[in-house]
Amino acid sequence: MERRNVGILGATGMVGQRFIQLLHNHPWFNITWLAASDRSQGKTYGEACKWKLDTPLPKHIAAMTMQPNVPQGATGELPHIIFAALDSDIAKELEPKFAAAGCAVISNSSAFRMAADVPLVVPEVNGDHLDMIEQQSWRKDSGGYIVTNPNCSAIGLVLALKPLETKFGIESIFVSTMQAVSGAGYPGVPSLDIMGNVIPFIKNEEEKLQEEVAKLLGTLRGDEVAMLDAKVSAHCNRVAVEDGHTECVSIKFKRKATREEILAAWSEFDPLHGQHLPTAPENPVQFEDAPDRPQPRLDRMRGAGMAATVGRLRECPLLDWKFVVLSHNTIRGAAGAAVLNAEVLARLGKLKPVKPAAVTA
Ligand SMILES: NC(=O)C1=CN([C@@H]2O[C@H](COP(=O)(O)OP(=O)(O)OC[C@H]3O[C@@H](n4cnc5c(N)ncnc54)[C@H](OP(=O)(O)O)[C@@H]3O)[C@@H](O)[C@H]2O)C=CC1
Ligand SMILES: N[C@@H](CC(=O)OP(=O)(O)O)C(=O)O
Repeated sequence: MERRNVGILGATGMVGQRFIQLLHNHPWFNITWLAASDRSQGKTYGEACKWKLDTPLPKHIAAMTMQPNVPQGATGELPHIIFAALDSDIAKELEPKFAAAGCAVISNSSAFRMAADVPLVVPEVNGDHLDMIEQQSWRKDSGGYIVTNPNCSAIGLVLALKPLETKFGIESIFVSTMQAVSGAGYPGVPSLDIMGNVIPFIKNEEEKLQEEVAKLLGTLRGDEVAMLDAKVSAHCNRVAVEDGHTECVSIKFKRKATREEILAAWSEFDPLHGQHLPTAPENPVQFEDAPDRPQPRLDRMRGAGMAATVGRLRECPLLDWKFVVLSHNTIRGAAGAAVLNAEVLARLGKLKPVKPAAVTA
């Protein structure tokens, strides 16, 4: 695969840092452009960012100069591919400017997830929805477009649900989340609010989880996504965990399912097999049989942080079956999800490679 230059918008935040961690040694992508707020512009990345990850900040990245957060005025050439990790209000303003300038904007933000012509994609679940970029006016005018990945809790949930929806059909879903503090960005939730505590409210989270699941498990018919016709009810809670969102799920199927059939549906689920995408995990849904798993500390790094772990499958006296799913919120739930979307777009020929002369080793 030819290499491609990429930029990161919102590079200093929790998700931006994960982008750097996942991309700096990526076999297909070179980081050539970084931007965040006006406060960061002109500083080196090392000065602008409070690096919070447990791998060292790469030296050549620390030395890069933070660019203006607009497509014009950059000191180097603006890359064609922009990974965006901005708050939704800011994304609403900035992402269209980059798409209009001809960039492929691979976004984490909720700003455009539910827009009728914007794909909301988890490649293992609904990669075919990427075709929707062809409807976007930016694509027609400049070649640019916006592709989004879902909310971090929605991603783990739909990975577990997709093989079950395919085999048994889903009638209703009840989900209660326990979401890590890194999900609130940095500095995020004050320590005195969260230490030894549970906060049973995350603004707009339940609404996002409910509507995004319906779009992700929906069917692309012509230009439109027909939403999944199932009832979804979500409770979202913030807990004192650093990374990894845990979700307790109860589910009612349209057709009867046995425990063995559910386990087989999860273990056989590997829709990206054979595509050789660097960030795709070998088994995106991994069942853990121990009665007290999955747990964030023990299971969030499965598949290099890209696999969802399911466990505690048992019959539900209210609906049909219940289980627990866990996924890494800033890797599978954010930066890793976006990188995987970009890898699929590269395979589809929807990302421009750099000219050979511009390739750096
Ligand atoms: N954390 C998570 O688990 C997940 C987060 N997301 C989404 O990803 C996005 C980023 O989240 P997260 O990294 O946690 O947030 P952070 O608060 O940690 O980071 C925000 C980033 O946005 C930049 N920024 C702030 N204001 C502006 C501005 N006016 N113009 C340009 N850049 C600006 C900040 O730069 P500066 O340092 O200069 O202030 C920083 O780089 C959000 O939409 C979030 O909902 C999605 C999935 C999971
Ligand atoms: N709100 C999530 C983070 C997230 O993914 O949000 P959004 O849907 O805005 O990307 C959390 O706090 O854990």
